[in-house]
Amino acid sequence: MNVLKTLKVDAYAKINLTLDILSKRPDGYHEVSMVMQSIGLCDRIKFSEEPKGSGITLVTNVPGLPCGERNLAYRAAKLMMDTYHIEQGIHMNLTKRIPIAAGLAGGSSNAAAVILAMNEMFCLELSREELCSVGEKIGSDIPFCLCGGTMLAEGRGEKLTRLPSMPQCYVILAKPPVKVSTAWAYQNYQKEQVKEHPKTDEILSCLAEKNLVGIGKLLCNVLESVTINRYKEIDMLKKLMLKHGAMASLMSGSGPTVFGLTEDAKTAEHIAEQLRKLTNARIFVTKTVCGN
Ligand SMILES: C[C@@](CO)(OP(=O)(O)O)[C@H](O)COP(=O)(O)OP(=O)(O)OC[C@H]1O[C@@H](n2ccc(N)nc2=O)[C@H](O)[C@@H]1O
Ligand SMILES: Nc1ncnc2c1ncn2[C@@H]1O[C@H](COP(=O)(O)OP(=O)(O)O)[C@@H](O)[C@H]1O
Repeated sequence: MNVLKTLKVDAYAKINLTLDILSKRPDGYHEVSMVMQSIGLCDRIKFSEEPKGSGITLVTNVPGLPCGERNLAYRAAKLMMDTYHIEQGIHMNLTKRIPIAAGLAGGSSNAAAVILAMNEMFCLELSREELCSVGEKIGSDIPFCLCGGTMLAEGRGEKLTRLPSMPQCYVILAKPPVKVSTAWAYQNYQKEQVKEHPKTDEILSCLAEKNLVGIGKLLCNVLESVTINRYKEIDMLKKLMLKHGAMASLMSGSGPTVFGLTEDAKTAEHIAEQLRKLTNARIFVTKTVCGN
């Protein structure tokens, strides 16, 4: 008798320590150079194998989040099934905690978790490169989410170089009540509006030296020039993070989430408490995590 398998996977969010845009590509994407870092805030997906021919089903705890082809987790499952001729069905129960359209790669991390889980569940034994080549067909951030940890991401985000792990620290997240579309942020990017570009070589040296203070000083994201211009509360959140004790603060990805870094739990909790009192942003306290 064949026993149908079940599996539980955590899908981690990311922050961008740096984000630089180098040029616009002929395919419409932008050539980027970003230092990315996984954090402990995660969604959870429970998978159950279903009998042959029963297809894909997905339920989530978020009313209004699409559960069909428009969901990145569903799309990843479909692409895995089609590419590797999987006949069994799969049911996914997605519990979201990562805020949506927040610059934290929540959807991408869900898709990556599905790809990894299906590789294991259906004993596909695919290499990391094969998994990444499936992932990058769905989204530029998915290869990073498949690996996690501290990475330099280039190309449109899919070309990865593993970096020395960032020294573990606390990460306070503040997500104001607005949603930002990644496509909108890239479309509205104008290089003339950028005051400062990341010093990527310098942050790589600080990572090698495990110099957290140095890393903090070099946080830089050119998409702030687009998103902060539209949502002024992002700048206010950055200032509040610093005022209440963060060693550094930045907007993650296309935003609107702002993160702050601290070395100790007490300061992180103090900042979170102040931000909950003073703003209407959703606040989380988490830590940096290593990759697979
Ligand atoms: C900005 C970043 C930074 O980590 O993250 P988020 O803010 O989305 O979390 C990423 O570059 C987002 O990656 P991802 O969310 O996977 O983007 P995709 O689905 O591939 O692309 C969404 C849209 O963004 C634009 N895009 C994306 C990546 C890129 N290098 N250049 C682009 O111009 C394209 O218009 C594309 O249609
Ligand atoms: N599993 C998923 N989780 C979150 N968002 C998803 C998912 N599937 C599709 N989406 C859609 O993807 C878009 C981007 O969401 P998300 O990945 O959370 O943000 P970001 O690209 O800013 O990191 C949203 O419009 C959302 O509706």
